[in-house]
Amino acid sequence: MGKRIVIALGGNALGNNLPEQMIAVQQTAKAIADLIEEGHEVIIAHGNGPQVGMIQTAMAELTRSDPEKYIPCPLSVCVAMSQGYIGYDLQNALREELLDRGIDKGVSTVLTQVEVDPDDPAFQKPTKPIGAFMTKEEADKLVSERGYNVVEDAGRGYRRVVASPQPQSIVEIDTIRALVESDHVVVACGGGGIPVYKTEGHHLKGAAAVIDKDFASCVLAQQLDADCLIILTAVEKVAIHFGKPDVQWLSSLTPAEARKYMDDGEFAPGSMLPKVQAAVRFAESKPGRTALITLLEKARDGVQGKTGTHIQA
Ligand SMILES: Nc1ncnc2c1ncn2[C@@H]1O[C@H](COP(=O)(O)OP(=O)(O)O)[C@@H](O)[C@H]1O
Ligand SMILES: NC(=O)OP(=O)(O)O
Repeated sequence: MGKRIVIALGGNALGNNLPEQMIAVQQTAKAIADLIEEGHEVIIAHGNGPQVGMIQTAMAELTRSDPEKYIPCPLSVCVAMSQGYIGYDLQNALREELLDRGIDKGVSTVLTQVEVDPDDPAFQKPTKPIGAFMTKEEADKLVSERGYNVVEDAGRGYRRVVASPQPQSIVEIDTIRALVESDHVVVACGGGGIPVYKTEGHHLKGAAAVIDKDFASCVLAQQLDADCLIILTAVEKVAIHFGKPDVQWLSSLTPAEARKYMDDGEFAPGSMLPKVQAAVRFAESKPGRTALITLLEKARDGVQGKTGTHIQA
């Protein structure tokens, strides 16, 4: 029977630049279309770390080139821009792939705002890596010249980090639900959603942050009462002793096991840790809900229980 599935797409689904993205989304569309073809309702969220960093750098350069002409672009607007151009490529690739398979469905992107708490302590402690990887020398230069925060990202190089508050609720959830219930395929909560918080009246103010897409996808899946949250990334399974000779790939995880491994530091912060945390959060939110972490190309096999790491309470 068809399930309602929220998919969180990782960096490998999108590539690192515009030409790479055009190619990557074609493979991504095939993986998603496989699930739609099997009768599942699919809602797609995606990351934006490299893309929002690139946009922010470009906008900052523009301002630096002529501060009187170009005013600084808030990070929330950079997130909105990233949702727009990633959604544009994703919805077109998926529309084309579905039509090639004889499936005529509406595919659209909803520019999605996600409410955060302006007092979230995450605003005081930037943790979310964005933009391209840098050498230590490049990172040190950014810290001294621009005052950016920079961290070493899971052994892969240095990256700028920004605040990443927890997502609370999705502003456009009724619109997304209406589209899903009319049998449309929706791309939503791109880049974790545009972070906003309520001020006076009905005004929503953009926050200088990038929400983690795995956490936002978890909220999206809960608010849509999805059966399954699938986090598609660059590994087929979650591992313990990752990167070590005694690596052990896990086919299933209970929330209790996941917590123990988290306490043991098995999952790298900023990469696998938020995925496991989001998966546990979703699996525990209602009986019967399951989460799956697997490779993009293995999405269908994963849903059929043939591979991936399945997280179930
Ligand atoms: N315990 C672990 N098990 C599996 N992968 C891990 C683990 N710890 C860190 N990783 C790394 O996390 C990566 C996924 O995180 P990341 O690349 O940030 O995700 P995204 O797909 O969302 O862009 C994997 O490709 C792998 O290199
Ligand atoms: N917003 C977000 O979580 O992006 P990445 O998945 O690219 O880190």
